[in-house]
Amino acid sequence: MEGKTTKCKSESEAEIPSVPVIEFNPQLYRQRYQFVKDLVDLHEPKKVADLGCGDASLLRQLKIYPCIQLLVGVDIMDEHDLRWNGVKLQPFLGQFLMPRELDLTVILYHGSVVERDSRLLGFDLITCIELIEHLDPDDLARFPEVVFGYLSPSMVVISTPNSEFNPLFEVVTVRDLDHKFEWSRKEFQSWALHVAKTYNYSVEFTGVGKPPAGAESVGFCTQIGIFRKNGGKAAELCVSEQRDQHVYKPVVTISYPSLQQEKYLKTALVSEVWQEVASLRVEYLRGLKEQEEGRELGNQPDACSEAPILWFGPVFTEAGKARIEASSEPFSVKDKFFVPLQRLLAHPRLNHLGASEERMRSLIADSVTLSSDGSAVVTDLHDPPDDDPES
Ligand SMILES: C[S@@+](CC[C@H](N)C(=O)[O-])C[C@H]1O[C@@H](n2cnc3c(N)ncnc32)[C@H](O)[C@@H]1O
Ligand SMILES: [Mg+2]
Repeated sequence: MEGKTTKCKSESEAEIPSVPVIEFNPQLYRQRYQFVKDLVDLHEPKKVADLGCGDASLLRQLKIYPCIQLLVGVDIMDEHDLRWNGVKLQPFLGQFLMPRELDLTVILYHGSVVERDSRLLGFDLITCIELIEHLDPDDLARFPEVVFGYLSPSMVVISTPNSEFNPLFEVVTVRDLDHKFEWSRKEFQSWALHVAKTYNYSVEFTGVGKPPAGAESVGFCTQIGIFRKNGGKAAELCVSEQRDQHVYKPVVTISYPSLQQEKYLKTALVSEVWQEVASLRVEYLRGLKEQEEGRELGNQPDACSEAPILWFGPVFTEAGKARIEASSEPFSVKDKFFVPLQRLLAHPRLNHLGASEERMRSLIADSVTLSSDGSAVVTDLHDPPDDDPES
């Protein structure tokens, strides 16, 4: 994490002395993103907005967090470029095959962070990474009232360059030509403390990009303020007119596949059911074979054995049938293999999908064969059907 001074090779090393450059490992922008990700890990926010989201790199890293259900980016850049950045936010193929547990909507808005838009009310976390130094004095003056006063999220993270670090860079006076200012720690902290006091937040200062050994007094290369709303909760929509203040233009809206959506839950359930039935069938046939071999050798199976093999075929009666159906272990009747839904639901991967027996039955009913009372999946004991992935 620490900045390192290294010698930069010049084109003709013999004539021009090499110059020291600061290198960060990981790179500074990665450290800033990591800082936000650590906060997300810790606080598990549901609604997160990144103001001045740029190329959406941070959003792309945040979209994998299971706790986040609404992820919003806002930027004033060229609208076409912003729309294009949305491509990086599309779900991967794997996210359709193994959907998230909770819904996630990702939205990119085109607009300025100093405009009020009610769709950003009630957020748990708002990040402003390397944004404020790009605001001109008028916009900087409006920014706290919009973000802290109006949007009033539970937490705000603001990062900005620490100008005290700049002398460690070769030639740098400002780090980016678009920067309207770069603040010392004292300047940032007095601005932040004033904002926090005005809007009833507390603020804690830290940073990323440690200075190299010997230069510790300049502080972090990127300074960061973490603002927490006193009283905790994000602003509720209490004034009805606030709801309709839609100023930003949505340019990208993506809904992620999740197990909260019936079609994905159904696909996941059916696929897990097929896999589990297939593996139980193999296990069952192996058990039968061992029992048969034991009989041939005159050995009876050990009554105390824990093997969950039920072999009711030859001794099948009505009472036996009732007992079998009450059992949660797989069983066979003639050449049919039955796996009770209860048994399937006991499997960790199916259990994890969180469906009740009733829901599972209705979701899988048109993809598998169920027993007449609907309590078990039925398949051929010896010859799985063609659409069985095992066949
Ligand atoms: C240095 S970039 C930071 C991008 C991103 N946060 C990151 O850390 O990678 C600053 C971004 O703020 C955006 N920006 C500047 N003024 C803005 C405003 N008034 N409203 C929204 N976005 C703004 C710029 O378009 C740019 O994408
Ligand atoms: Mg900047």
